[in-house]
Amino acid sequence: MAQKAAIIGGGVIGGGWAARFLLNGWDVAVFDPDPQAKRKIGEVLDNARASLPGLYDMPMPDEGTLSFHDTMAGAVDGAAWIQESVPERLDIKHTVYRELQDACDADAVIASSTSGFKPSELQENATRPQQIVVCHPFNPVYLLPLIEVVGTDVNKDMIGGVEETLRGVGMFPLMVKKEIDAHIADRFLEAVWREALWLIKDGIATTEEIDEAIRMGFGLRWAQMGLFETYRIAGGEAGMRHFIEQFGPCLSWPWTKLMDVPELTEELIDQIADQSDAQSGQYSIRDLERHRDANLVGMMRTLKARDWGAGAILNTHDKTMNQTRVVPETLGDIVDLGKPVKTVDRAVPIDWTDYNGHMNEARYLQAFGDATDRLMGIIGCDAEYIATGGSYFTAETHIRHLDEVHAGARIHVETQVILGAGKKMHLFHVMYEGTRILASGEHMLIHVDLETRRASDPAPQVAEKLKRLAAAHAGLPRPEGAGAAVGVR
Ligand SMILES: NC(=O)C1=CN([C@@H]2O[C@H](COP(=O)(O)OP(=O)(O)OC[C@H]3O[C@@H](n4cnc5c(N)ncnc54)[C@H](O)[C@@H]3O)[C@@H](O)[C@H]2O)C=CC1
Ligand SMILES: C[N+](C)(C)CC(=O)CC(=O)[O-]
Repeated sequence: MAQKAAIIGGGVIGGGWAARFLLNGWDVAVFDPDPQAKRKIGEVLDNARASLPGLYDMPMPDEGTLSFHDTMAGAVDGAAWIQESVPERLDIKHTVYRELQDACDADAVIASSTSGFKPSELQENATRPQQIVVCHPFNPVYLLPLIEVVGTDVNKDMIGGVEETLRGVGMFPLMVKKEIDAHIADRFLEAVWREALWLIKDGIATTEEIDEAIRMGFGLRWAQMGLFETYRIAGGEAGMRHFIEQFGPCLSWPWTKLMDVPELTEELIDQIADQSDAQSGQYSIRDLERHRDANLVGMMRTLKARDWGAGAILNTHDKTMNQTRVVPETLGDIVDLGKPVKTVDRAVPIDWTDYNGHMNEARYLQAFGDATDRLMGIIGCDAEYIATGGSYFTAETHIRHLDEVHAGARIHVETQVILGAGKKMHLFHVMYEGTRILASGEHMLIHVDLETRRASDPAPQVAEKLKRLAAAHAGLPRPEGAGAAVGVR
């Protein structure tokens, strides 16, 4: 049975949490007095469904059930995890904890999204302070893995379980050892924010110029190496020590405003809001969210391919989503050899879509290429075999694009072996969304000797498996479209 998360406060952050849990297979129950909450969460979910599943190369679990409740008690009933994301005011949070602790399971985790309050402040006067822990996320919660976890002495025992749950929904829990106002990341962001406000107030830069300064340069560096690894490189061969010796002294020069806080006068607020409207007013917030999500998915998938930073977290989460559940790894995993083999089961990543708003033609080949790789693995032509000097090369491909498919959709490929004898392997892939046929891919592959780069017979153990599969598929009807060529009907 799916686990249940209660979302108390379904605004910007609560909506993101709802999507994170729901798309990772949890049932989600929302309580928010805002009459618009259902619509707003629905829109966040649409964005999440189009972006999150495509971060992974495995299908995500089936979505849990989403429900909305008129009372907090209704939402927290049976919930193992309660995520509080109400406005950043201590009095509101205390009132909410009192009400929900009267109704919730005494073992449930009450996690607060607070950006700034310390857990000891949240726990003051609580019925069971040990239930309350800070789990500070980053927007968009459904895509960004970072989550700052801060507890106190009274709930040391529960922290391990909190970490495990968060990893289970694909997050990267940063376990903050000492409670401080605004935890780690927001301390840092506040410093950057303060400097930006000064640059605007002093008429040095506009909101747009500040954003360009970040996104054309150091923002790109930060996304993949952070601050210290980046500056270690900037120290040259002498590394961090040299970097500090060279640039440390400038901290006491007038390069920063340090702790001075600009007064947030009406004039400054107007200036910032007007500049921001001039910079980005042509987009709605939902448009901006979609651009942000597509950019993040693209960047994170690049990091994933390099198993680096946030990408490594995605790879770890991929491994926990059991691929053998849906796609066989060996011939022995196939239940019925006489049927086409499922060789791909995944979601369409948002960066696989194009200006026509659907999956780009090149990605059909990518998915069919993945299907061929899987079939090669099934017949024993895996990394270990390839390292011994044999492999298959694709000699000819014919793809038919039969229907369109969109970001986030779950697709699968079924593969029929039309011929598997000697040096030749003739495959016919069909791509589906559910039962809807999207495309077919027909491929002729030749076994090669990787040293001579010439056609060669496969090793007996590969030849034998391929022959078995081909014989089992010989009883299947010839697939519709097999042997077709591009032509005028
Ligand atoms: N917006 C951001 O960038 C981030 C915010 N946070 C934290 O998340 C929390 C929520 O912030 P946002 O989502 O930005 O605020 P928001 O204003 O978008 O959402 C707050 C939601 O709480 C609801 N609410 C108000 N009183 C409530 C109550 N008594 N019970 C249930 N729901 C109630 C409101 O109707 C609203 O939908 C804050 O603690 C904030 O510090 C954390 C990370 C990032
Ligand atoms: C502005 N903020 C302090 C609420 C931001 C955060 O807490 C985290 C984020 O998403 O940047």
